Amino acid sequence: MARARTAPGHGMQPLPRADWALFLDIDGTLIEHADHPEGIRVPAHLPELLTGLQTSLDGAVALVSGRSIDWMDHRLAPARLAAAGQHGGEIRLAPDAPSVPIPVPAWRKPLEQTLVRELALWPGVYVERKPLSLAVHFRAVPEHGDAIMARVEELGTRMDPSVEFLRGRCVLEVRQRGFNKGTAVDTLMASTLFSGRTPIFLGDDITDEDGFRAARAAGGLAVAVGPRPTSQADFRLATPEDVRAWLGRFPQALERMPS
Ligand SMILES: O=P(O)(O)OC[C@H]1O[C@H](O[C@H]2O[C@H](CO)[C@@H](O)[C@H](O)[C@H]2O)[C@H](O)[C@@H](O)[C@@H]1O
Repeated sequence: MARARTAPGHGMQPLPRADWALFLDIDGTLIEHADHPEGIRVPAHLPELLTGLQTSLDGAVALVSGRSIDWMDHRLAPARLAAAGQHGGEIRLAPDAPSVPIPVPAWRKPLEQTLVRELALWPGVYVERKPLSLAVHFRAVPEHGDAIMARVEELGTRMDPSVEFLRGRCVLEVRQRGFNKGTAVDTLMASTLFSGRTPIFLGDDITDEDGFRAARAAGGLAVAVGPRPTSQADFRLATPEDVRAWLGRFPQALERMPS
């Protein structure tokens, strides 16, 4: 089993296996955080690294992010992968398959308008508009985070009980209930490209816990990135740079494996 090959707490990294399926969070995992959602710097070699992983794992590599799939395709081009965007609200089962989104939630537009109006009272807060969800960022004013999140939760719940909130790092994700990174992993694992493989989920934030749970429930591993405490990590990598370095060794390591 994959779990027996790790040494939790000893900083040892498991040897990659040809039957792995990789599920990769983006912000804080593949790419370093920035002050603003559009301020991140995509490392020049990242698209090639992702494409190399796809080749080594027969395509079984998926991006699983709060970002939209459209965003991934633009910012990581020419890499194009299987993907789950907006916390499982949209899924693409294979690189050449269409993205399948949930219907746009009825609350999405009116809640955006309410939040933009309401949050004008808090300079430094940014409401990110995504096609199926919203994200309220307060990285510039973390001291007001609790008050901001409480107010957004109050307004959203009042508008529609199907709104779900997820408290991340300096962000409140506002999304449709019933979808998360765990449901995304389950859906991808049931598809042709991923089925029968061992899922390995890499993530840094609380929003990744559902993905960790789903990967481990399917006999796989949770790889925590950064310092955030979690009870689910099978092993830990300190930074996105360490993640890229580890993943970058996969193609050669897998080539050397006896088949
Ligand atoms: O699931 P992820 O790939 O980790 O995406 C989660 C959210 O990431 C982005 O926000 C976060 O990263 C920004 C850039 O580093 C940062 O400025 C912000 O404070 C973080 O919350 C993205 O903007 C969201 O849409 C994603 O849901």
